Amino acid sequence: MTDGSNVAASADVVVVGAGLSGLTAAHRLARLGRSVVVLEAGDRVGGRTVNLDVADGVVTDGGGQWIGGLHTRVSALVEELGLSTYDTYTTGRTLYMRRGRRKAFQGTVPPLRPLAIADFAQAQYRLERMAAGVPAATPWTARKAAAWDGTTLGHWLDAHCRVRESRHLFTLCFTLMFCEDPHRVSLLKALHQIRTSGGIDFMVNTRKGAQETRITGGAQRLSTVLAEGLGDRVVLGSPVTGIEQDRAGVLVRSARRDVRCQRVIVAMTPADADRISFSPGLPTRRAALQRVWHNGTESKIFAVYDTPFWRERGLNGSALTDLPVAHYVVDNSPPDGSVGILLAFVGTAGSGPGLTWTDAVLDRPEARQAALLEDLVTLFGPEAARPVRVVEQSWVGQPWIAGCVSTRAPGVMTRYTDAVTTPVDRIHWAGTEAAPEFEGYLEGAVRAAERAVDEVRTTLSATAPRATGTATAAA
Ligand SMILES: Cc1cc2nc3c(=O)[nH]c(=O)nc-3n(C[C@H](O)[C@H](O)[C@H](O)COP(=O)(O)OP(=O)(O)OC[C@H]3O[C@@H](n4cnc5c(N)ncnc54)[C@H](O)[C@@H]3O)c2cc1C
Repeated sequence: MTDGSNVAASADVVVVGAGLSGLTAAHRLARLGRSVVVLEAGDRVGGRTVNLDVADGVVTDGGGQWIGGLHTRVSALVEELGLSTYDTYTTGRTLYMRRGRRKAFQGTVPPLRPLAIADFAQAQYRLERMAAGVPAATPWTARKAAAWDGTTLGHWLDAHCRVRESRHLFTLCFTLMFCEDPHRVSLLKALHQIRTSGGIDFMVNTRKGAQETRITGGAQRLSTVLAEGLGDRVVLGSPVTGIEQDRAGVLVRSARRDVRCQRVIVAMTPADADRISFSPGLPTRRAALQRVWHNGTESKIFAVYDTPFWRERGLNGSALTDLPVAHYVVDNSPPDGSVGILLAFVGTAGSGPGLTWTDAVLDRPEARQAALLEDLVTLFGPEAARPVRVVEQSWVGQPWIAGCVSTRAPGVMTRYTDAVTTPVDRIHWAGTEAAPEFEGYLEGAVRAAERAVDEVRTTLSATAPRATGTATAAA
């Protein structure tokens, strides 16, 4: 990786963004013999994956972390890069807490009242049935697309989950999936996500679900290993400010390097791409899409302990609750259990009945951390009050990343249709949001990269591969 001062260069393809998607695209292009330069705004690779050193070399995932059995492309990449996975810790019982009553249960079905279980199952059945009618590649053509895109998942749950407890649980599960209040997520988007991400059971479950395994050494390893392979073709600390197309090709302007190329892959959320100036300007549909794009607002907070003490009590560290801060908790300890780590998701998406946040909790780390520990004591006992450290990874207010995973407000899918993926002349779009399936997941980041590379390789196939070079007349 390089961080030299601004120079002019040339390559077949410039990839903008060194998250998992951009680096996978660059890796694949390099394997095809194409010259490639990756320009990254931040001072590290990995984007929405980040390894946090929480206890003297013990790493935990501050961003994306889980992969599941249907995530075949990212699993293939793990293998290709010589990395490995380990099972998410599930031995023991999960806690379920509602209205002050704490229960421990085994398996995947929380101990809801029978009426709530029936209500939950019926809502799940209806959602899955509706999702089956959403075309995976063109969701905006679904028979009821306009109606479904005119409302939100949250409002649908309010109207169709009759039992408050099942409504609460659904709202909680979907808040975690979209990292956003379901009342801000288009119903059409939710149905499309269900259709293209393996169904609700797969999406919410750990065993046989999307949360089954984690990457040894942390999910950011995928990106650091890819970047090591690419070497000085990855330029850090070099935000792309402009992409200028002319008849001969493209000039990508960035803080440290201006690069002339044949094709560009922009690998980030549309909201992030909106900071780049395009010449000629983007088609109206794409430009407007970037303007209205919204990423989820959840962040992560970790309580680190000397040991995973809850395991000795037959608990697996997971909890689903209506407590103020720790509404969803999981054991995020390293595979050897050398320290204990409890992870909770925090953010404004938590506001709503039973998930209320005060300004102090939102704005003051010490108040937030104290509130978290209070909840953890309620769940796991007095030992939870004595962490060796509390660590936070905020995804709100990052300089180059618009937030957690993406959602879609009502109206976006039907109005902007395929603008997320349609190339604009020599510009191709990657990033998990441009994935044909598993959007929002690590899997989606890899699939979107592979799709963009397929587009680029077809257009480049007529020209012979070039070596990356310093251009004499680049600008
Ligand atoms: C808290 C959290 C939990 C998650 N949990 C999971 C999970 O358990 N499982 C799962 O599968 N997925 C999960 N995800 C989602 C997963 O992390 C993402 O889908 C994936 O990392 C996205 O990768 P990407 O390359 O598409 O985008 P990003 O990682 O966002 O990469 C985009 C890159 O572009 C760079 N950039 C932005 N603007 C510019 C510019 N102007 N010039 C140059 N570079 C620029 C950014 O700095 C960034 O590095 C989670 C995400 C978060 C935040």
